Amino acid sequence: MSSIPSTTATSSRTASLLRARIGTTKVLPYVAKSWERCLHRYGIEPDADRDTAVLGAESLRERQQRFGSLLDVARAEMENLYEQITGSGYAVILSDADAVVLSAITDPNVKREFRQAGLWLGAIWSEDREGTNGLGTCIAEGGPVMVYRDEHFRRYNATLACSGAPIHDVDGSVLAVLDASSAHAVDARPVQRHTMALVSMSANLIARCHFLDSFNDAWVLRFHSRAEFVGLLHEALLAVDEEGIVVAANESAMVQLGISSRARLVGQPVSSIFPFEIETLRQRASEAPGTLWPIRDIAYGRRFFAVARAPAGHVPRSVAVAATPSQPDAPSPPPARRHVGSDPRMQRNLNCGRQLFGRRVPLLLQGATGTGKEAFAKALHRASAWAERPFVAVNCAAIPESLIESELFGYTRGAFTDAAREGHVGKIRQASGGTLFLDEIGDMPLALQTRLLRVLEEHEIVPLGGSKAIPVDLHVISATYHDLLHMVQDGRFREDLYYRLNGITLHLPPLSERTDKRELIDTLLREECGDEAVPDIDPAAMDLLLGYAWPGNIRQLRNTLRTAAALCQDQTITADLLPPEIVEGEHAAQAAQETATPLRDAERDALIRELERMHWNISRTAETLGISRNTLYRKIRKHEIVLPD
Ligand SMILES: Nc1ncnc2c1ncn2[C@@H]1O[C@H](COP(=O)(O)OP(=O)(O)OP(=O)(O)O)[C@@H](O)[C@H]1O
Repeated sequence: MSSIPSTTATSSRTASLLRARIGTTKVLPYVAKSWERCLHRYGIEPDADRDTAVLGAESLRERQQRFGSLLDVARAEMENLYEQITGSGYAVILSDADAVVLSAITDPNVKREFRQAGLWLGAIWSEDREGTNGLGTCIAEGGPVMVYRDEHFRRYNATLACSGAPIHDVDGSVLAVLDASSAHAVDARPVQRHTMALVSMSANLIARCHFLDSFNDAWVLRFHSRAEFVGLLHEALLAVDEEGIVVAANESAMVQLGISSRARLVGQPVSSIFPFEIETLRQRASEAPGTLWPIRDIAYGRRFFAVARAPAGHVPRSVAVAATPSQPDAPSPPPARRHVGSDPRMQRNLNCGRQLFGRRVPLLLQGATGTGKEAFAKALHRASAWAERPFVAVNCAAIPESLIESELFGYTRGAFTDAAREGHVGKIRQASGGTLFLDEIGDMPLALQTRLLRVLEEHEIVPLGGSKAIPVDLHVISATYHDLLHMVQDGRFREDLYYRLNGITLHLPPLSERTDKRELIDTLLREECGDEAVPDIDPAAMDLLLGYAWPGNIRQLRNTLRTAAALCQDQTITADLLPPEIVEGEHAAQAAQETATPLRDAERDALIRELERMHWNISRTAETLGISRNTLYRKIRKHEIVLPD
């Protein structure tokens, strides 16, 4: 990258002012240090005009390629971060260790401002060129930095507010920087601090994925002093080779063990840190890969909880015993990609979800009704190493509160008066070894949240009426349309359970924002027609389908295509076979807004009428209305309709 000029001093008036401010209590120490570097080491001029250097397309591509699949992981996490700070005029930026911008997501409303501020793919934001800034100074300091407005050395950057956090490589060096910047900073510092915390968390998550991926072929000990943190963001990681020597340690491992130098861990036998040999690690990874194991370090005897991960390709003994023998002629499972569509956001979700879920990180899927949360969870299950084991879905909104406990946890013979004679295993035990999909987790009653948390922490379950704990091995995906964090803040959802379930949140886009609508229409129509001939869709009808807002998302699209295919006579779906709200489009939606109250009443009446007609059977009513059971339950709650006992 650029060589640092050996100039010593800059002489402008602004430079003198900055010099005078260095050392005053108003300037943060890392900002002062950076100004010193700018003034004395790089000799750059604060008042100079912008002259941002930008790499050519070929050099940029080379740098992006060096990141390989890590760029996909980072991109998915950037989307996630962007969702959390969206609406505040931010850009989320990823640079490499030379401060070259490799990837960026920018608020479309302020794209122009960011371009004027020099945010281009390939732009070089190193400190020796651009002065104090979120990317370059983060690299120079090797730690997170917040650079707010006139803390930027160059005057032309003084409208920016940047929060940059390093993504550490496996040897502790800075591999990349993740940054959230606002072009015209109006947010006060405390808001910036919140943004900084989010950026640091995301950077940590990317580094953790990178570590686990880099040591795919090693034994990995994952531990933390708090059992609930194992498998999550701040867990400590030690990669150990076949001889039992530690080959890498992440930042958290050093923090947890209270060691400031990596050299005291890397190259040492694991038996000098914990009182066991590599053979124990092998045994734990083979026989109980998901079970937490209490360990103590040799130096101070502090207690930690650990799980061991075997190298890729190693078949855990428990799975080897349980798996059904493979059938030589069985077709290989279809790639997960086909089940989620080709929309780039969904593909990024899939890449990130597969990597993390494959490493037992619990996932939280956030998306509106019908966006395909369950379908996506199934695709991840199919792509996992435990695809042969059960996928068990539990809809927390659809089961009456009084039944959730027994449905989930099961019960023993005679646990209560009308308990089935042979008892009931419960969904959690059914899912053991496979995937447990907790749909509408936000609707789980608080008391049961506590029980669920205990199961997830202790990896065992006591059925209703039972006294013996039964071990379970769970991989959990939860889904919600609620803002769970908001529910945590309101005290309606347990914070510890939220963090337990949310190794990472993946946002499923609404159908209207997906770029693969045509492909989805084609897939759904084929699925709906089964063995029968698939009709064509005429151009006018296709335009309507592509242009409609789809509030019920993919489920509504499926229902629409099913009806149209059933009605069509001459193998062509035409506009007159589509429902009026799709044909009338915007006008209908507008009219709906204007008559919100009468419409709401009409919806309530129609719901009650349909429920009565179906004798209050929720599944059948949902089916005739063409909506999911969840949506029906939500509507019932919205309209305060009381269900008969
Ligand atoms: N990629 C896809 N290709 C084809 N069909 C899909 C795809 N994703 C979802 N679907 C279909 O869309 C419908 C709704 O999907 P799903 O039940 O997974 O949504 P959801 O978000 O879990 O809904 P809810 O929140 O209401 O439970 C289903 O019929 C499913 O088969």
